[in-house]
Amino acid sequence: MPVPEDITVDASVLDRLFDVVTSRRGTDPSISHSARLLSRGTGKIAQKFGEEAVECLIEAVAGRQHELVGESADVLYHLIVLWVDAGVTPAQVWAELDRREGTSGIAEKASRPGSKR
Ligand SMILES: N=c1c2ncn([C@@H]3O[C@H](COP(=O)(O)OP(=O)(O)OP(=O)(O)O)[C@@H](O)[C@H]3O)c2ncn1[C@@H]1O[C@H](COP(=O)(O)O)[C@@H](O)[C@H]1O
Repeated sequence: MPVPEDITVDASVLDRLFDVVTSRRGTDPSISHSARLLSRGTGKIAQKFGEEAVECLIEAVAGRQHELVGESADVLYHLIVLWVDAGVTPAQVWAELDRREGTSGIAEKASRPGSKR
């Protein structure tokens, strides 16, 4: 499912989503899904994230690209709820990705103590 050419979107939507979910903390669970999920605790939030991740990989394995896009959005939303619950900010994750940028996963694994390469 290609992004329509007249729509400009980028990953800043994740920062905005994080702010919205953070603002939902402690609000009325009957009008906010995020508030409802956050009120149910870490175990339920983690379970929902796991379920969404499984649904995502099912679509990937089945080769259903359109459904994979939707499930990927679900995974990212539920990951953000997980971060809000855990007190992790997107900036921390972006910084970790930035730190890793340019380091091959193969080279990083080989550099671990005890690696047999
Ligand atoms: N991106 C999402 C998003 N993705 C998925 N969902 C909701 O996640 C829910 C998943 O449904 P499920 O039946 O799997 O889960 P469940 O209702 O917890 O059911 P159980 O597993 O507990 O039985 C649905 O209600 C979806 O609408 C989302 N809800 C909200 N957002 C974003 O979060 C913002 C704030 O939403 P509220 O907190 O609801 O105001 C919204 O403006 C959106 O930008």
